[in-house]
This record gives sequence, C-alpha cells and structure tokens, in this order.
Amino acid sequence: MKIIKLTTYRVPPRWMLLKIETDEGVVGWGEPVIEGRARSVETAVQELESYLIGQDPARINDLWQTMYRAGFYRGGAILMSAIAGIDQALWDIKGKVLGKPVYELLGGLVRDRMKMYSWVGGDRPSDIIEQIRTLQKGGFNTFKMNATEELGMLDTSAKVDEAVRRVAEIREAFGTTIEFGLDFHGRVAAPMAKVLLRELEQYRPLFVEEPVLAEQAEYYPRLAEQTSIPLAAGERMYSRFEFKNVFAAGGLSIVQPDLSHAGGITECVKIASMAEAYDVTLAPHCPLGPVALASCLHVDFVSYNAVLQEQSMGIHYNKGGELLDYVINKDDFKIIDGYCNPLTKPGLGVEVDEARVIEASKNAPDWRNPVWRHEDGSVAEW
Ligand SMILES: O=C(O)[C@H](O)[C@@H](O)[C@@H](O)[C@H](O)CO
Ligand SMILES: [Mg+2]
Repeated sequence: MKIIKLTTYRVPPRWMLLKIETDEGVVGWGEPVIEGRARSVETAVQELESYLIGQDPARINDLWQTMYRAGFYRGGAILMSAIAGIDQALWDIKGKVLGKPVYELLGGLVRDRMKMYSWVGGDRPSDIIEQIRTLQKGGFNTFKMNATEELGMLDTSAKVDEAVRRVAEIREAFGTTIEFGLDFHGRVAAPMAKVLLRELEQYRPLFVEEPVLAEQAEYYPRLAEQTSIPLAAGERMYSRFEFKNVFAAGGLSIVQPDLSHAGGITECVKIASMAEAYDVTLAPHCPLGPVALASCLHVDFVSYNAVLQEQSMGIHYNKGGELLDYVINKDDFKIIDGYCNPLTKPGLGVEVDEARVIEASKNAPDWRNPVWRHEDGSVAEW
C-alpha cells in the first residue's frame, strides 16, 4: 500500500482536518492544527508531503522519525502539530487495514471508560454557577475554568480577591459534589502565581493549569513546594524532549500534551509512559475537534495514568462549529455520567462526514485569539 495524496480542510470553528489517501482506497483522517495558526500548519503539512507520497503508510515509526529528523530543524508548535495530524491519519489507516481500533494496536484497554470534563465560564469567567448546574444535568461533575482575566506581572489585591471570590462562590454553591480545575492560561506571571496559589489553597481546586507560562517551567518545582494544589501543564510543550526536562525537575502532578500539537499518538503514548514512570498523571489537552479527541481517547484507554480528558462540547471557542458537526457516528462520542466509552470502530473510530467537511471548508475561518492589553497599553497574555 502507498500514500498517494494529502488534502487539508480548514473548517469552522477553528480546526483543520487532514485526509490521507492510499493507492488501495483506504483513507485516514487527522487533525493537524494550532489554534490561530491553521494556515501555518497547513503549509507545514504540505512541506512534509515529500517524505510521505509513495511511502508505505504502515511504517508509522519510520515516517514519524523522518518527518521529525530529516528536515534538520525540529520541534515547536507548528511542525509538531503538522506531524501530529499526519500521525493520527496514519494510525487511522493502520487500524482500518487491520480491522482494529487503535487502542487494540497499542496493547488493548487499560480501563472500561474514561473520565471527561467540561469548560465553563469562557475567556472572562462569568455565569459559572449557572453553567455548572446546566452541565451537571448532562452528567458532568468535573469542570475547568479560567482563574483570572488579564493579570499584570504584579497586580492588585483586588484582582486576587476577584479570582478567589469566584472560586469561593463555587465551593459555597456545590461543596465537594463537583471538582474543578483552574486554568491560569499563562496569564499569571511567577510573582502572582505564588500569591494566587496561596489564596486558592483553602478551596482545594482539583488542579491549577499552566500556573506559569511553559517557558517558565523552572518555576513548577518551586511553586509545587509551596502548595498542595496539583499543578498541571503541557498544552504548549511539543515533544518528549520538552517533557523530559519537566519530569526530571519535578513539580507537575498532571501533564496535558495535546494530541494535535505534540507529535500525535506515536509521541503522546511515549510521553504518557514517561509520565507514569515519574508518578505523574495524564490529562490530554483537547479544546479541538473530533479527530483530536478520538486520538486522545485511544491514548487514554491504553495509559494507566490517564485520569481526565478535556473535550470541547459547548466550549466558548466553538462559535460556528461544534464538536460532532463533522462526525457521522455521533453516538459513539456520547458522554454517560461524565464518562466516554472506547471508540471501537477500526482505526480512530471517527466516521468523518466528508461532504460536510468539504462544504464547510469553502468558508474556512481565519480564527485568531483576541489581543488583550493591560491598562497601561502593554500587551496582555490572553
Ligand atoms: O486548557 C485549554 O483548553 C486551553 O488553555 C485553551 O483555552 C487554549 O489552548 C486555546 O484553545 C488556545 O486557542
Ligand atoms: Mg489550558
């Protein structure tokens, strides 16, 4: 069997789907995308084509290593997202050829169902209590929200109080009937991370995500020394070679590689295994589409240390498109009592509605995240 064609489709709300065709008619789908840089990743996929056309899609490991190493420069958000989506599609093809779901090709199920969580509160956390009540009716009991709006490198007690008050209200309203993670979203610099973690400790959030920016990873062990709140990060780390430094330094209790940013299934299964060796849990990042989510679930179902899975149903980014819009087998993604079952169809288990994808790609969005500014006019971390 040989790879003969790659086609990318940028679709609402802000995703990109990749179709890889073979000379025997078997097709694989992937989701190579960096939110806000879809066109850059699309070009990176096109640049990688020369390593793929005419090659045997079964040789995923060789194709992965070639895409990673052969171009001399490696790593980073754009290239690793392109490799990720191609890798996903190659696993989809392999499973379809062998008639097995990807998790079977990775050693089989380690669990019967996977715990899911839902975003609440949007970019500027608001109406959280109501949103939690609504999602509870849908079976969710685990949530994530942004902890703050813009925050200066050194900011006021009033801003700290505003962040803490929101969390206090949630605990007041729900007690321990729910769990929630707080995403600092890279908006909090190290000086304020120490203050916020101390003030939030009493409310026991399930985790604090990106307590500082990934480029400040050396703070993870220092912050972990001062708090019992589990610290999480990973959506802006793109390979084993970045995660290894974080595992060695310690400080993270949860790693959150994104299956569409960190090299795909081939790479993230390795990251998950490295994490387990350090007693670190896995909670793949996934505010994206159905192929990304399916890829996450296959890694979750073979990773003992997988504890939580993000999914984008109803997420504040999904304007103009929803998680299952391009999926025919929607029922396979049903969340029951806050859990997802394994995707048992061959490959990734996503039956892509290609006609819908092609139609939607005619109005490809150019989603960009907003540019926030502080009161002094300087750019703020969004
Ligand atoms: O935890 C999450 O889902 C992420 O922080 C998410 O908010 C961002 O990755 C966003 O998708 C970037 O455009
Ligand atoms: Mg995040």
